Amino acid sequence: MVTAEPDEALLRIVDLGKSYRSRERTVDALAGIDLTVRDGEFVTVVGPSGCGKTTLLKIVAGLLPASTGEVILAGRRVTEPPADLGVVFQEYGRSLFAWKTVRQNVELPLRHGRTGRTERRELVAEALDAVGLAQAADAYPWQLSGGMQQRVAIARAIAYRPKLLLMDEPFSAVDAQTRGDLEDLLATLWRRYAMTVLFVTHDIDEAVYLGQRVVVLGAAPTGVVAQFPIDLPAVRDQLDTRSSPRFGELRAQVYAQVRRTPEPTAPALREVNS
Ligand SMILES: Nc1ncnc2c1ncn2[C@@H]1O[C@H](COP(=O)(O)OP(=O)(O)OP(=O)(O)O)[C@@H](O)[C@H]1O
Repeated sequence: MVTAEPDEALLRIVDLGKSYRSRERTVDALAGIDLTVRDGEFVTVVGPSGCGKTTLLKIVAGLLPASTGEVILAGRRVTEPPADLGVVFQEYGRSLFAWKTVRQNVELPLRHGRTGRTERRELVAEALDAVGLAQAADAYPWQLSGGMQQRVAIARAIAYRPKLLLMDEPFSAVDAQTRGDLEDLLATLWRRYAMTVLFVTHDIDEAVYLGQRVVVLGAAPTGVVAQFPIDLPAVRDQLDTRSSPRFGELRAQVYAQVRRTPEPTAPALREVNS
C-alpha cells in the first residue's frame, strides 16, 4: 500500500532525463526535470506539443525507463508499474477491450491483484456508480459514446483506489460539453477519494480550471520552466469560475509563459556520429 512520506511529498521527480536512442539518431526528450507533488494535490502540466509530456507520464508510470535521474513514489524508486497507480490516456477507444463488457473492463486490473471476488464486485460497482455508469455495466464499449467510454476508463483507473492518478490529455477527444462534464466529474472524484492527480493537457484553460498548481514545461529537451499556484476556490464551477476575473488573470499568466516557450525544434534531435 502506498503511503505518503512524512514531508507529504507523495511523488518526487529528480533531475529526470530521457533520450530515445536508435541506430540513426538520438532524440533528447526530457532533461533535468525536477518536480514534487504533495499527497492529495491536483497538479496540471502544460507545454508545447512534442515537449515530452507523454514521455514524462510513462516514466512516472514505470512503463518506460529514465535515461538519467529518478522518480520516487511514496519513498520508493519507480522501476516498474507501481501498485496503487491509476493511468488514463487520451485514446480510450484503444485502452478498452471491445469484446469485454464495461464491468469486465473495469474489473480487469483488479483481477491481477489480490482482491477477492466479492470485494472486486463491490469496487467495480462503486466505481461505475461514481462515474454515473451503473446502468451500462453490461454494455460493450463500442455501444457507448466517446464520453461514456472515457468514463469507463476513469472508473477502471479509480476502482483500484489509487493514491496517484496519472492522466494524459484524457478529455481531448470529446466535445466541449462532455469535456466540461468529465472535468467536473474528475474534480468530484479527486475530492471524494483524496487522490493525488498529475494531469497533462494542451489546454491552458483546462489546466487552470482543474489544477491547484499549473506546471509549465519548456521545449524539448524539456525541463520545468515555471509553476503557478492556482488560488481559485476549492470547488469550481464551469460558468462562475471560468468567467471570474481571477481565472482570467491566471489564464493570461500561464498563456504568456507558454508563449515565451519556443516550440520543440531541431536541437532535440542529434544525428549519431555528428
Ligand atoms: N518511442 C520513441 N522513439 C523516438 N522518439 C520518441 C519516441 N516517443 C517520443 N519520441 C519523441 O520524444 C519527444 C517527446 O514526445 P512526447 O510524445 O513525450 O511529447 P508530448 O509533449 O506528449 O507530445 P504531444 O503534446 O504532441 O502529445 C518528441 O520529439 C517525440 O518525437
